Amino acid sequence: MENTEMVKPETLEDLIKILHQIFESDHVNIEEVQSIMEAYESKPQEWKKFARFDQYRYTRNLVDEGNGKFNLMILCWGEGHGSSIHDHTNSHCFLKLLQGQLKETLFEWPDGKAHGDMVQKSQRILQENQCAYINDSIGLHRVENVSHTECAASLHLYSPPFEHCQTFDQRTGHKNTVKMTFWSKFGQKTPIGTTISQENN
Ligand SMILES: N[C@@H](CS(=O)O)C(=O)O
Ligand SMILES: [Fe+2]
Repeated sequence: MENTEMVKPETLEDLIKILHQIFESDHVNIEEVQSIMEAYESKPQEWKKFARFDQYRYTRNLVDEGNGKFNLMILCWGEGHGSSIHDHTNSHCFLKLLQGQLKETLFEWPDGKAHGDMVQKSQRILQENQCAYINDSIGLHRVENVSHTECAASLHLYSPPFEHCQTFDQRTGHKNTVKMTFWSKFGQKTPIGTTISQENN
Protein backbone atom coordinates (compact mmCIF):
# COMPACT_ATOMS: atom_id res chain seq x y z
CA MET A 1 0.00 0.00 0.00
CA GLU A 2 1.13 3.52 -0.70
CA ASN A 3 2.38 5.43 2.32
CA THR A 4 -0.04 8.32 2.69
CA GLU A 5 1.10 9.41 6.14
CA MET A 6 1.56 13.16 6.20
CA VAL A 7 4.97 14.47 7.14
CA LYS A 8 4.84 17.78 8.96
CA PRO A 9 7.95 19.89 8.47
CA GLU A 10 8.79 21.51 11.82
CA THR A 11 11.11 24.17 10.40
CA LEU A 12 11.97 25.72 7.03
CA GLU A 13 15.19 23.70 7.07
CA ASP A 14 13.17 20.56 7.66
CA LEU A 15 10.84 21.49 4.78
CA ILE A 16 13.83 21.93 2.44
CA LYS A 17 15.20 18.53 3.45
CA ILE A 18 11.85 16.86 2.71
CA LEU A 19 11.56 18.66 -0.63
CA HIS A 20 15.01 17.36 -1.63
CA GLN A 21 13.85 13.81 -0.88
CA ILE A 22 10.61 14.22 -2.83
CA PHE A 23 12.34 15.64 -5.89
CA GLU A 24 14.92 12.83 -6.04
CA SER A 25 12.21 10.94 -7.89
CA ASP A 26 11.47 11.96 -11.49
CA HIS A 27 7.74 11.94 -10.94
CA VAL A 28 6.34 14.95 -9.07
CA ASN A 29 3.21 14.29 -7.03
CA ILE A 30 1.61 17.75 -7.06
CA GLU A 31 -0.76 17.09 -4.13
CA GLU A 32 2.08 15.75 -1.99
CA VAL A 33 4.28 18.81 -2.53
CA GLN A 34 1.34 21.15 -2.02
CA SER A 35 0.27 19.54 1.25
CA ILE A 36 3.80 19.41 2.65
CA MET A 37 4.38 23.07 1.85
CA GLU A 38 1.03 23.91 3.40
CA ALA A 39 1.84 21.89 6.54
CA TYR A 40 4.89 24.01 7.32
CA GLU A 41 3.77 26.70 9.75
CA SER A 42 5.53 29.89 8.79
CA LYS A 43 7.88 31.26 11.44
CA PRO A 44 9.43 34.56 10.38
CA GLN A 45 12.61 34.01 12.40
CA GLU A 46 13.36 31.01 10.16
CA TRP A 47 13.11 32.86 6.87
CA LYS A 48 13.65 36.56 7.57
CA LYS A 49 17.32 36.41 6.59
CA PHE A 50 16.16 35.69 3.01
CA ALA A 51 13.38 38.27 2.94
CA ARG A 52 14.79 41.47 1.46
CA PHE A 53 12.26 44.02 0.35
CA ASP A 54 12.57 46.80 -2.22
CA GLN A 55 10.67 50.04 -2.06
CA TYR A 56 9.46 49.90 -5.66
CA ARG A 57 8.67 46.33 -6.68
CA TYR A 58 8.46 42.77 -5.51
CA THR A 59 11.78 40.98 -5.05
CA ARG A 60 12.85 37.38 -5.75
CA ASN A 61 15.24 35.93 -3.17
CA LEU A 62 16.80 32.53 -3.83
CA VAL A 63 16.78 30.15 -0.86
CA ASP A 64 17.76 26.76 -2.32
CA GLU A 65 18.70 25.31 -5.72
CA GLY A 66 17.15 21.91 -5.01
CA ASN A 67 19.99 19.83 -6.50
CA GLY A 68 19.15 21.23 -9.92
CA LYS A 69 15.61 19.82 -9.69
CA PHE A 70 13.85 22.91 -8.33
CA ASN A 71 14.37 26.50 -7.26
CA LEU A 72 12.99 27.57 -3.90
CA MET A 73 12.71 31.29 -3.31
CA ILE A 74 11.03 33.89 -1.13
CA LEU A 75 9.20 36.70 -2.85
CA CYS A 76 8.78 39.93 -0.90
CA TRP A 77 5.84 42.14 -1.75
CA GLY A 78 5.64 45.68 -0.44
CA GLU A 79 2.29 47.46 -0.16
CA GLY A 80 0.62 47.60 -3.59
CA HIS A 81 3.31 45.55 -5.36
CA GLY A 82 2.23 43.04 -8.01
CA SER A 83 3.42 40.95 -10.93
CA SER A 84 2.49 41.28 -14.60
CA ILE A 85 0.26 38.62 -16.11
CA HIS A 86 2.71 35.80 -16.83
CA ASP A 87 3.28 32.14 -17.58
CA HIS A 88 5.57 29.64 -15.80
CA THR A 89 7.69 28.31 -18.68
CA ASN A 90 6.30 24.75 -18.54
CA SER A 91 7.30 24.36 -14.90
CA HIS A 92 5.33 23.45 -11.81
CA CYS A 93 4.75 26.51 -9.61
CA PHE A 94 3.91 26.16 -5.91
CA LEU A 95 3.22 29.37 -4.02
CA LYS A 96 2.89 29.36 -0.24
CA LEU A 97 2.00 32.41 1.80
CA LEU A 98 4.49 33.05 4.60
CA GLN A 99 3.09 36.38 5.72
CA GLY A 100 0.19 38.64 4.79
CA GLN A 101 -2.24 37.98 1.96
CA LEU A 102 -1.93 37.94 -1.84
CA LYS A 103 -4.58 38.25 -4.51
CA GLU A 104 -4.20 35.80 -7.39
CA THR A 105 -6.03 36.50 -10.64
CA LEU A 106 -6.16 33.71 -13.20
CA PHE A 107 -6.36 34.42 -16.95
CA GLU A 108 -6.84 32.30 -20.03
CA TRP A 109 -4.07 32.14 -22.61
CA PRO A 110 -4.88 34.69 -25.32
CA ASP A 111 -5.82 32.93 -28.53
CA GLY A 112 -3.60 33.97 -31.41
CA LYS A 113 -6.18 36.00 -33.28
CA ALA A 114 -7.96 37.65 -30.38
CA HIS A 115 -7.57 41.36 -29.80
CA GLY A 116 -8.61 43.32 -26.79
CA ASP A 117 -8.87 42.43 -23.13
CA MET A 118 -7.59 39.12 -21.86
CA VAL A 119 -10.18 36.76 -20.37
CA GLN A 120 -10.18 36.59 -16.57
CA LYS A 121 -11.08 33.14 -15.21
CA SER A 122 -11.11 33.60 -11.44
CA GLN A 123 -9.75 35.52 -8.53
CA ARG A 124 -8.95 34.55 -4.96
CA ILE A 125 -7.20 35.80 -1.84
CA LEU A 126 -4.43 33.51 -0.63
CA GLN A 127 -4.13 33.39 3.16
CA GLU A 128 -1.16 32.85 5.43
CA ASN A 129 0.21 29.29 5.16
CA GLN A 130 -2.00 28.42 2.19
CA CYS A 131 -0.19 26.83 -0.78
CA ALA A 132 -1.48 27.45 -4.30
CA TYR A 133 -0.42 25.66 -7.47
CA ILE A 134 -0.34 26.69 -11.12
CA ASN A 135 1.17 25.50 -14.38
CA ASP A 136 0.76 26.60 -17.99
CA SER A 137 -2.08 24.18 -18.67
CA ILE A 138 -4.12 25.78 -15.85
CA GLY A 139 -3.50 29.24 -17.30
CA LEU A 140 -1.71 32.51 -16.62
CA HIS A 141 -1.83 34.58 -13.48
CA ARG A 142 -1.11 37.90 -11.86
CA VAL A 143 -0.28 38.10 -8.14
CA GLU A 144 -0.75 41.27 -6.08
CA ASN A 145 -0.38 42.51 -2.55
CA VAL A 146 -3.39 44.79 -2.57
CA SER A 147 -2.87 45.93 1.02
CA HIS A 148 -1.90 49.55 1.58
CA THR A 149 -0.62 48.85 5.09
CA GLU A 150 0.87 45.32 5.20
CA CYS A 151 3.70 43.75 3.27
CA ALA A 152 3.57 40.10 2.22
CA ALA A 153 6.06 37.28 1.76
CA SER A 154 5.59 34.05 -0.20
CA LEU A 155 7.63 30.89 -0.68
CA HIS A 156 7.77 29.70 -4.32
CA LEU A 157 8.97 26.37 -5.65
CA TYR A 158 9.54 26.02 -9.40
CA SER A 159 10.39 22.68 -10.98
CA PRO A 160 12.28 22.50 -13.22
CA PRO A 161 13.96 25.84 -12.47
CA PHE A 162 13.51 28.54 -15.12
CA GLU A 163 15.05 31.93 -15.87
CA HIS A 164 12.68 33.39 -18.43
CA CYS A 165 8.95 33.75 -18.61
CA GLN A 166 6.41 35.45 -20.84
CA THR A 167 4.46 38.48 -19.68
CA PHE A 168 1.19 39.59 -21.25
CA ASP A 169 -0.49 42.93 -21.76
CA GLN A 170 -3.97 42.67 -20.23
CA ARG A 171 -5.50 45.03 -22.79
CA THR A 172 -4.12 43.42 -25.95
CA GLY A 173 -2.83 39.94 -25.02
CA HIS A 174 0.52 40.84 -26.58
CA LYS A 175 3.43 39.02 -24.99
CA ASN A 176 7.08 39.65 -24.17
CA THR A 177 9.82 37.34 -22.95
CA VAL A 178 11.53 38.60 -19.80
CA LYS A 179 14.49 37.41 -17.78
CA MET A 180 13.81 36.72 -14.12
CA THR A 181 16.53 37.73 -11.72
CA PHE A 182 17.29 37.34 -8.04
CA TRP A 183 17.45 40.30 -5.69
CA SER A 184 19.42 38.14 -3.27
CA LYS A 185 20.81 34.60 -3.21
CA PHE A 186 21.19 32.55 0.00
CA GLY A 187 20.68 35.70 2.07
CA GLN A 188 23.27 37.81 0.20
CA LYS A 189 22.19 40.79 -1.87
CA THR A 190 22.90 40.27 -5.59
CA PRO A 191 25.35 42.92 -6.89
CA ILE A 192 23.69 45.91 -8.58
CA GLY A 193 23.68 45.54 -12.36
CA THR A 194 22.58 41.93 -12.35
CA THR A 195 19.07 42.73 -11.18
CA ILE A 196 18.08 45.61 -13.47
CA SER A 197 16.62 43.43 -16.23
CA GLN A 198 13.79 42.22 -14.00
CA GLU A 199 10.63 43.25 -15.78
CA ASN A 200 7.89 41.04 -14.45
CA ASN A 201 6.60 43.70 -12.08
N1 LIG B 1 5.94 33.68 -10.94
C1 LIG B 1 6.38 34.96 -10.46
C2 LIG B 1 5.80 35.33 -9.15
S1 LIG B 1 4.11 35.23 -9.11
O1 LIG B 1 3.47 36.39 -9.44
O2 LIG B 1 3.60 34.01 -8.99
C3 LIG B 1 7.89 34.98 -10.28
O3 LIG B 1 8.50 33.93 -10.18
O4 LIG B 1 8.46 36.08 -10.20
FE1 LIG C 1 3.66 33.35 -11.03
